[in-house]
Amino acid sequence: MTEIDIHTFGRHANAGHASPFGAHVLDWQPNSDHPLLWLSPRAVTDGTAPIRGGIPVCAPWFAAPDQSPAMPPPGAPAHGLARTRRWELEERAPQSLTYSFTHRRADAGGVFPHDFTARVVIQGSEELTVALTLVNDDDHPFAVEAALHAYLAVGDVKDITIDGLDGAPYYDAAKGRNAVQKGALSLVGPTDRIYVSTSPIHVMDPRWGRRITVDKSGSGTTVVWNPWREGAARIADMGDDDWQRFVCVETANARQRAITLWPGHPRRLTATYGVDQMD
Ligand SMILES: O=P(O)(O)OC[C@H]1O[C@H](O)[C@H](O)[C@@H](O)[C@@H]1O
Repeated sequence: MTEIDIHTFGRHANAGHASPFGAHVLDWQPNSDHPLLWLSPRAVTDGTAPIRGGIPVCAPWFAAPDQSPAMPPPGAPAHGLARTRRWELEERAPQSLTYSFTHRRADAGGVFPHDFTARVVIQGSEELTVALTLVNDDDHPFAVEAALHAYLAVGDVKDITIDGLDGAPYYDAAKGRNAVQKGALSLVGPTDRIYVSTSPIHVMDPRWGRRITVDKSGSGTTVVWNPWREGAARIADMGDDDWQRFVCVETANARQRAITLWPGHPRRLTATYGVDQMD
């Protein structure tokens, strides 16, 4: 298999790479000793599987298809069809890349029975911004889910705390129950939570002495995921110890915050990632 195409974007000190395979940000360098994103050393980069790490784009459904309000057909792949699509490079500027694709139900063998266009704009300067726009090209409204599934690089996931979710209700998929966040979030085991929240979050990383801020718009849920040791052992494209090196903070419209996409009313989901040193 041939390797996927890769494009650079951003200024010298804050450069990054992205691929039209999935409109996927692979890496981006903030003003910090460490990269913003974790990319698996075992990531498959020949276009035969989703890329593990960076920022996968999940659309038009999220996670397992059988639980999605977007109602993809049984047997559809997890996290939608966007992350394994070859997108068009629509525009290339020194600091930004724009990718898009159109989905037509007639061409897609029934995998998602509605027509839409997806566009991703990636911009790197002092911060990294990723914006996903979904456009209904059909003649009827339909439900979609979406997520910018960022793998944020951390010194050690066991040491971090996540601020900004205090008081947010969440569905705990690892434990199969609903709960409400109290205070800052520390991860102590397999974590897979869909928070109903529109707030920015901060990942406090004492080991690397830095704070990552994820600000967002057009997003009603924030997903926090880490498979921990036991989950990582079942993931082929992740090394045994790699789970300690990232936390996924996903800017999403998932499950109860799925959106209805109306003809003539594009919806945009934006995440901005910034890094500063901790006091
Ligand atoms: O392994 P993947 O298909 O990339 O999914 C990785 C993870 O993504 C999200 O965070 C979901 O909430 C998890 O349930 C899922 O395990």
